Amino acid sequence: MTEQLVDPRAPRDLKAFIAGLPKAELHVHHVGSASPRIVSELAARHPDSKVPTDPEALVDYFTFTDFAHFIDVYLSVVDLIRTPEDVRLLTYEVARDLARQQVRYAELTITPFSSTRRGIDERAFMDAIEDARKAAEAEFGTVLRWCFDIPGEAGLEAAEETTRLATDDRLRPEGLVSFGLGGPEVGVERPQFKPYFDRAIAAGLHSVPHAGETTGPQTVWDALTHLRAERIGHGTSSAQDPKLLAHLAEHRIPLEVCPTSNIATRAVRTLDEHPIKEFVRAGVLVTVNSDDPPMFGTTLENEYAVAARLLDLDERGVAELAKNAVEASFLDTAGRTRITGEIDTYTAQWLAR
Ligand SMILES: Nc1ncnc2c1ncn2[C@@H]1O[C@H](CCC(=O)c2cccc(C(=O)O)c2)[C@@H](O)[C@H]1O
Ligand SMILES: [Zn+2]
Repeated sequence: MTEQLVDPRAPRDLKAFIAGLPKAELHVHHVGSASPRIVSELAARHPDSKVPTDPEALVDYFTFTDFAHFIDVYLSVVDLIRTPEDVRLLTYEVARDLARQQVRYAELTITPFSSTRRGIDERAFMDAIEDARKAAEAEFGTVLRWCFDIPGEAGLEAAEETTRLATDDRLRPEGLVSFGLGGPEVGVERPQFKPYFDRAIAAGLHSVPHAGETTGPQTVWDALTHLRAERIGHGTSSAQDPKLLAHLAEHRIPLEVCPTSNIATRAVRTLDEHPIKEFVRAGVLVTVNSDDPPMFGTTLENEYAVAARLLDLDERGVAELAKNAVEASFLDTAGRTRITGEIDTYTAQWLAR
């Protein structure tokens, strides 16, 4: 007996279809996903912080003049995460928000260096995220995996520390699947991180650096050739280099596209100018993601609606985007088959209404 996945009361519009669609998210940041309620609760615990305690004031606080301003605000929220309990609460609540959007699987990018350097014990940090991951899977049915990323602007000290935390068998968490590189790209050349990515890949982790978000296509080429990237975070500037687009398409290297993020950080001027259409036209495997949803005033559901508008998709087209994310994920074959099957069943039931 096939389970009824579609809410018969749901209106017959694309927004309702997206709301109920089983999804996977591959590019979403741990601290960047802290909801206004969580951020204001943490800010209230730390009165010395410049982060507003009022969720309303937070909306203005999360309005950025440029990428550097975004990073400053991001780090002010990182400063609120001071105890293992803060880490556990944040992680569990992020999982709850994902589950509410029918996210069955998410690869959450965590920057452990930023927390351990602020005094959180590394063992306690790992226990906190693993506790939350197991609780989320048991209570929400949402499977979480971790990406540990290097905050590139913090340099090779951060690279060494992140690699140690990701590869030391006494520390690396069971849920860790990938290794990334985040933060500003300008002046943070990708090739210098090759030795660290080599160690992470040798330890069985998948390489997923940000690239081409605020710099040109060469950063994406560098991520592919020096860091052996299996997916690219954003890759927005790839649209400027037809050879790069052809390479990404030919080798089926997915892009983790985050449309609203690119507007909020001023990496792209307007949504109508976003290169997602060029990516699809070139045959690139496009996945849709929210990056830092509360900071960008968006949700994963909204990112699917934005992509559907820009790509002129119907339900079947949106379902394909969801299946792209499952295909591009590092979830095991059984898990990928399960979620893809759910997407197909849900879509068939929806269209049969
Ligand atoms: N769209 C994004 N594009 C890029 N990154 C993004 C995006 N969203 C979120 N991030 C995260 O922002 C952090 C940036 C942290 C950073 O730059 C930094 C610099 C100097 C010192 C320290 C420190 O901790 O001491 C940190 C990264 O951890 C990254 O995961
Ligand atoms: Zn990101």
